[in-house]
Amino acid sequence: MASGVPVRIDIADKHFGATPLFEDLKLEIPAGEVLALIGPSGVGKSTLLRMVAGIDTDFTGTVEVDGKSPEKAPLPGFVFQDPRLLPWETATGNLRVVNPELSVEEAHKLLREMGLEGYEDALPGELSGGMQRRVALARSLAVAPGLLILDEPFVSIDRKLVRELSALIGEVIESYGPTVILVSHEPEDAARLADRVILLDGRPAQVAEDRRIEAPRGSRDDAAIRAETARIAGEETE
Ligand SMILES: Nc1ncnc2c1ncn2[C@@H]1O[C@H](COP(=O)(O)OP(=O)(O)OP(=O)(O)O)[C@@H](O)[C@H]1O
Repeated sequence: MASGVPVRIDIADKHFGATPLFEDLKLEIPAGEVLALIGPSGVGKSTLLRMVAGIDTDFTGTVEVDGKSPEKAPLPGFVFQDPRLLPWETATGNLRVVNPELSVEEAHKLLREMGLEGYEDALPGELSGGMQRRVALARSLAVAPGLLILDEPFVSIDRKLVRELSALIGEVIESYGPTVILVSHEPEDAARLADRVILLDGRPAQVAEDRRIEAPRGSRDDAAIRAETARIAGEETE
């Protein structure tokens, strides 16, 4: 697995029709940082993720992932709001679709790390919702990403499963060390996982807040997470 790569965002102009989404937006994300991107609905968080992933190239300015434009950089790992697995491929097959060079053994190892031993040959329809999300997480790691993009990976699942998946993502971050951009509407996710929180606000969107979370990622106790959750929730509603 590649270790984290730096990301540099310098967007001169991004708009949809007459709506200016970003003008002169600059962000630097150092290698290995876990950045939580927060902000009101519609501010442009998902659009920014798509621009960083090279899916949306319709803008002026530059985005660099490890010094290259996103289209030329190695594929990032991307976890979407829903698992988006191919229903006709097994769990193993879904991993190998995004990286055909991944061996069956390597795919099985990733699935095992996500707690899916024994389900390697299961089709998505035979797996629970939580298991499908774990396959999607394994799939994001199948490209050995230097950059992992998480776009509301915990949306519309119950809180217990959120805890479980969030802990799993925390372990993935610790053991693989990718640079991470996380978008989540749950302040607690950022409070648990992130090193830094950026609040986007306004139209065009500006960086309204940019700060580090003081307690180091690995050593936050429940009280620190609760305090940080409250702080982030306050920033989001200001
Ligand atoms: N393909 C598109 N064509 C036109 N407008 C779009 C397109 N994609 C997004 N938009 C608009 O751009 C704005 C930003 O959308 P985006 O999904 O990036 O916001 P967001 O911050 O991720 O919102 P949410 O938190 O609700 O997911 C919204 O007003 C949305 O309607």
